[in-house]
Amino acid sequence: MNAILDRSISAVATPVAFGAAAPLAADGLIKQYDHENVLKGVSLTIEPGTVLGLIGRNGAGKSTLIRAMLGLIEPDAGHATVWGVPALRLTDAIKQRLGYVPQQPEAMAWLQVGEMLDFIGRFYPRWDAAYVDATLERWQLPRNRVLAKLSPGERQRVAILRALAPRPELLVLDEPASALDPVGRRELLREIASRAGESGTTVLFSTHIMSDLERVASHVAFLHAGELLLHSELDSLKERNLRLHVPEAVAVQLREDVPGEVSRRPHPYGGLSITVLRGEDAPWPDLLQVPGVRAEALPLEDLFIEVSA
Ligand SMILES: Nc1ncnc2c1ncn2[C@@H]1O[C@H](COP(=O)(O)OP(=O)(O)OP(=O)(O)O)[C@@H](O)[C@H]1O
Repeated sequence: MNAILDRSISAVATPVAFGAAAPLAADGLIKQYDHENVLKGVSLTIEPGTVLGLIGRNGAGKSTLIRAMLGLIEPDAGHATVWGVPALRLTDAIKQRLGYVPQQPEAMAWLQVGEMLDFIGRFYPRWDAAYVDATLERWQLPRNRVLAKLSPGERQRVAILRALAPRPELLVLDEPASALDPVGRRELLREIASRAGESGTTVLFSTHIMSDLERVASHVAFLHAGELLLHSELDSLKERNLRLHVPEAVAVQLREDVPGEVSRRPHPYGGLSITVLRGEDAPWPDLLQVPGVRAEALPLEDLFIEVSA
């Protein structure tokens, strides 16, 4: 849990029923910095029990979106809710069920690891002290080490532990693996998958690493220059896209867009390659049946490049 969220928790939790409201939802979020729209009207709903991987290039607006969805910054327009409650007015009961790992672990760097965790733990009735002890030992993080003296990867591990220890029902991680070594990354992904699988934790995590996303995400959202270009179940997205290689003789007759066409590029030796993303229940375009047209599955990374072209 992030210090900004921790600090404002004042009471011991009272169990509340959150009803059917989505754990996280954004509606038409716009955020400007220096007169530039960093978020251009983003709407996104994260259903309970899903693991959503938020992907996008540097500067796409991922951190801004996450922070706006958690009420850590105020949008210029639109609004965000956490279990139906306006993100800018979260109650203690909601904060206690929410774990957040910021991109830059911050605050309380003068404290020792153990001091900080014990302090934070007091705000969370479901704080799992045994899990904290076991994880610190497994990660060989001494309790008496001052946070400021940890390596970036070690600080990221402590931030992750701090977010996981309250056994949150909603876990939001902003590029949690950026400073972790491959072993640490794998361990984190396993932990995310097991939290989602065993406890039904809803997870939102941003990443640049496609293989991480494919390993644990049930859903994917692709943010590009402040716009949400795709939001889909991961398996469905993989099954719904194709790259069609169209020979020149066929290409010259193609005057209109193919249904679901995302991009069209000329082949260096004539003909076209057309990327198609069909709708959830839509059939493949007839073009697929035309003799000479060849189809290949597209790695997701390539699909994102085509969608943002
Ligand atoms: N507090 C701020 N003041 C001014 N500009 C900001 C601020 N926060 C973010 N920005 C700008 O908004 C844009 C989006 O930043 P953001 O950190 O949300 O992107 P990101 O997708 O998380 O990037 P990365 O993958 O590099 O972490 C960037 O151009 C950034 O410079």
